[in-house]
Amino acid sequence: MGKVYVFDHPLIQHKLTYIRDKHTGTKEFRELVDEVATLMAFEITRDLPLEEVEIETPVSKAKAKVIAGKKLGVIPILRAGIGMVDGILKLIPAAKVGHIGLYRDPETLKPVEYYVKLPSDVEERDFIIVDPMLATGGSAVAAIDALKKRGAKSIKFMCLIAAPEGVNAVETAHPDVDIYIAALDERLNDHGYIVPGLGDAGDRLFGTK
Ligand SMILES: O=P(O)(O)OC[C@H]1O[C@H](OP(=O)(O)OP(=O)(O)O)[C@H](O)[C@@H]1O
Ligand SMILES: O=c1cc[nH]c(=O)[nH]1
Ligand SMILES: [Mg+2]
Repeated sequence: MGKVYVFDHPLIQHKLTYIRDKHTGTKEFRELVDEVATLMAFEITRDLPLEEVEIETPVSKAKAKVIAGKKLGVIPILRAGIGMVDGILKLIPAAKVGHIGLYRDPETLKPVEYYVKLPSDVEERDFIIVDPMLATGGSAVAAIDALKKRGAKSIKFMCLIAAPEGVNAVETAHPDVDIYIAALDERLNDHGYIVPGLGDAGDRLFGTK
């Protein structure tokens, strides 16, 4: 079974409160999502392997650590996942970015795939799929399916807010995928929205309705 990590760092929780607040406008919402994505990227990269190199400081020679050329890929689920990409790339600028386009049918709540573009060396990369919301889990499961179908072997899923239903769906369908969450909320409402959640992440990021 995959592990579930809830990042309860005070800075993440503080910023998430303003992300949730319906009075927060598009500009601030986008900035806060970007900042939280950076903070989460800091935590999620904790297990990156290091290697030793020799450098010279102004004082002496020294052995020091650098990240050992791990190939990373960040995959936003369109649209709302786009809001988390730049915040992650601030810390890992060498990561390649792939895109998976999915929208959730408002009637059936099932994901509909409309776009997939991935880095060419899928088998060799460690992927982080990002989306602010894990609600029923349909979109996350479909995105992981799409990545695996094209050869991906190592996948993490990172979101801001998850419902228990979504976590269960990913755990059941993809027990090899660890899940990283800023907050685990109570439940879904009758329209499949997370309660209390933040509303529609794509609409709030891009100012649509
Ligand atoms: O867990 P699920 O029940 O599948 O719901 C979560 C999905 O819903 C939202 O996307 P949406 O379909 O609104 O598309 P958008 O990003 O284009 O607005 C959200 O960004 C997730 O991708
Ligand atoms: O609460 C939710 C559920 C799905 N998609 C969203 O953007 N918000
Ligand atoms: Mg949406």
